[in-house]
Order: sequence, then C-alpha cells, then structure tokens
Amino acid sequence: MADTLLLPVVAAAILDGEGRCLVQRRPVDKEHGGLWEFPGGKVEPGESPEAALAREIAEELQVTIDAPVPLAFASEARGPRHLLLLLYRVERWTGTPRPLAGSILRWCRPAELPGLAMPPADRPLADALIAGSGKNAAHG
Ligand SMILES: Nc1nc2c([nH]c(=O)n2[C@@H]2O[C@H](COP(=O)(O)OP(=O)(O)OP(=O)(O)O)[C@@H](O)[C@H]2O)c(=O)[nH]1
Repeated sequence: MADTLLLPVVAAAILDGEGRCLVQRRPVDKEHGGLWEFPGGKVEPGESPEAALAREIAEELQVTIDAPVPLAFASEARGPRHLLLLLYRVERWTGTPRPLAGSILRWCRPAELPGLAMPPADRPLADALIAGSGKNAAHG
C-alpha cells in the first residue's frame, strides 16, 4: 500500500573458525526484549546496507568486519511499517566481540538456533544459515 514505510535492517551471521554463529540477546527494555537475534540494526538514510552493517557491528560488538556476503532476507509487515531484514554471512572479522550494556553474547552452532527464542522474522534466516552450514560441511 502506498503509505507503507520500509524499515531496512541489516544483521550479521558472524562465524568463528568452527562454524559457530554469534547471537545477541536483546536488552529487556527494548522491542523484542530478551529475544536472541543476529547483531545489527537499522540502515540510516543515505547509507548503504554494507556500510550500515559495518557501523552497527563496530558499535555493538567493537568488531571490524570484512567482505560480508548476502545470505538471506526476511520481509514482515509491522503495522504501518514493513521490516526488510537482510542477513549477511561474515567469516572475515577482527576484534574480540564485547556486548553492549544490557546485551548478552553467545556463540552457538547453527543446529542450536531453533532452540533459541528469536523474533519471528529471524526464523527463516536461521533456517537459511543452517542449510548453508550443512552444505559447507558436506563440501569442506
Ligand atoms: N539487529 C537485529 N534486529 C532485528 C532482528 N530481527 C528483528 O526482527 N529485528 C528488528 O529490527 C529492528 C532493528 O532495531 P535495532 O534496535 O536493533 O536497531 P538500532 O540498533 O538501529 O537501534 P536504535 O533504533 O535503538 O538505534 C528492531 O525492530 C528489531 O526487533 C535481528 O536478527 N537483528
């Protein structure tokens, strides 16, 4: 509909050398508080998705990312707004992830993602990550 406001959000599946993914538990006082999600945030006006991802990951985790690869996206109506959630696969990064106040970080194997409480839009993204991790394992 003509007055839908798009809400572009970027998020990162940051992977370690063992194929584990970094997830973050949202502060309880925020929207979706207490749920586990992929680190990231809103794309600002005039910003590319990749620049927004690098900025958000630096702000939230104090990590520098390199060469994010698009992995999957989710599209979800949220009242007057419409969430476009873009998930990138990030295998190249530097720094030691540190959580912002109120957030908790956890490394988890993709197979553990279905057991985590996540926002609804994250479910298909987690499934895509799981599917991709199986493929990678099969082909080395
Ligand atoms: N970062 C992130 N946001 C997600 C995910 N899944 C999901 O539904 N969202 C939603 O996307 C939006 C992103 O908001 P955010 O609060 O992380 O963005 P931000 O860092 O720019 O926050 P701010 O507005 O407080 O500055 C929220 O509505 C959040 O619930 C996810 O996996 N990662």
